[in-house]
Amino acid sequence: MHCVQQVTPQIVWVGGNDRRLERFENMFPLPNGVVYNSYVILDEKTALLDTVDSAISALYLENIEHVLQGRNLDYLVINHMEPDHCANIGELTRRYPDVKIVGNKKTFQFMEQFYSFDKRENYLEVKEGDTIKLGKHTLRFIFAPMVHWPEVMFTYEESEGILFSADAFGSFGALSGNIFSDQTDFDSAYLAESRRYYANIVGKYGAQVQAVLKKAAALDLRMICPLHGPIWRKDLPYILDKYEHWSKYEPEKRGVVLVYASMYGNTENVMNIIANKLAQKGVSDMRMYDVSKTHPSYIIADVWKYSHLVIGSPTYNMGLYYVMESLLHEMAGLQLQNRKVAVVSNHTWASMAGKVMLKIIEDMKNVELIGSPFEIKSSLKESQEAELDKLVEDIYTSVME
Ligand SMILES: Cc1cc2nc3c(=O)[nH]c(=O)nc-3n(C[C@H](O)[C@H](O)[C@H](O)COP(=O)(O)O)c2cc1C
Repeated sequence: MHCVQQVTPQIVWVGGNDRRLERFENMFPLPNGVVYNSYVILDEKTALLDTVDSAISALYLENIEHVLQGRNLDYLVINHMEPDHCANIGELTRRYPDVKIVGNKKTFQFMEQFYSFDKRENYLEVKEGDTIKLGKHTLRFIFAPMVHWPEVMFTYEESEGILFSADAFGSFGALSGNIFSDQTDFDSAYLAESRRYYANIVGKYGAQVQAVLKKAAALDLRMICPLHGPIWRKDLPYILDKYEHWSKYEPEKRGVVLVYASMYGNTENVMNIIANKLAQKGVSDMRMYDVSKTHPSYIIADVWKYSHLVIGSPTYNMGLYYVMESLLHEMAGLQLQNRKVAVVSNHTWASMAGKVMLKIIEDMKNVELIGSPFEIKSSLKESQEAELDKLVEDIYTSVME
């Protein structure tokens, strides 16, 4: 049976949850599932904003049929051509053969690359700022290239001030009936997953997010309807402020994330001692991760949140321990910036880990090394405590600045 909710008197949420999917993009764990949002506008004309993943097609098509109550579908707006939002375009064009598919030049290029249905006569190509009047509601198209993919656009509904924001303002995590963020305890239920989603999925495109945030600032914005996660109809400045920080690579909080690789526990021991010494000095809310244990997306989310990072790793096959190397390359690939980093390394016969870590962070924009890199040979000795204390003092001073 259908499962829908009213967003406003003439707009209905027709999306659905997937709690079975293990990993988003087959990469990022989904302990709480994911939601695919889609919205129907019922006016003199009807419009559907985006579709959903094939995993929930059956329910989705039932939802649309129920909401339209026998009416025709006039417009299908494609804000984002990623398959988790596009699996039903072909079926919808079969059910509503006259539907106008609204997209930009790239949307249609990608549509033809991904799918083989040929519906060119249904295309309605829009340009930045174009509008479509549905009756009381008017859709305006705002291009948001590379706010995930190059064809991405936002649709702004003028009469109710609603921004349909594609993957921006999205979150991992299914919805538990409460489709609005103000109906949830957002900070405990979704904030961490929103940050993890942002940092890992959109993180690389901070400049592009900044550009579209500037366009959004000129709008009378009363609601944000993303393709994943809860809808924002209250406290918009709260999530806009988070996006401001995340997209400028500005930490939300002064604090320390400690990340280590360790096979026999000796590098881990140094990291624990550093954390203990920092705690004794008064540094609170530290986070520590073993790269081999925690999925990188969680570590990256916390690195996005906090200002300081301590990385520690042994040398491995005349290079950096592979899992640490992969994590650091991922951070660099996501364009992490504006952080302070301390480096701890370990080797038994020929040192390389420290050099590789330094090289990777040296290439990151505005990432500053704290103190001197600290190196142990196999295990930490009492004779190195003064040197370690100096590094701890440097980290502490930097955090407290
Ligand atoms: C497969 C393998 C390759 C290693 N390669 C190197 C190396 O190239 N150079 C080196 O000095 N130590 C190398 N080591 C040794 C570790 O870096 C060293 O023992 C380190 O102290 C381990 O730190 P941990 O106690 O935190 O695991 C290697 C160890 C393993 C298991």
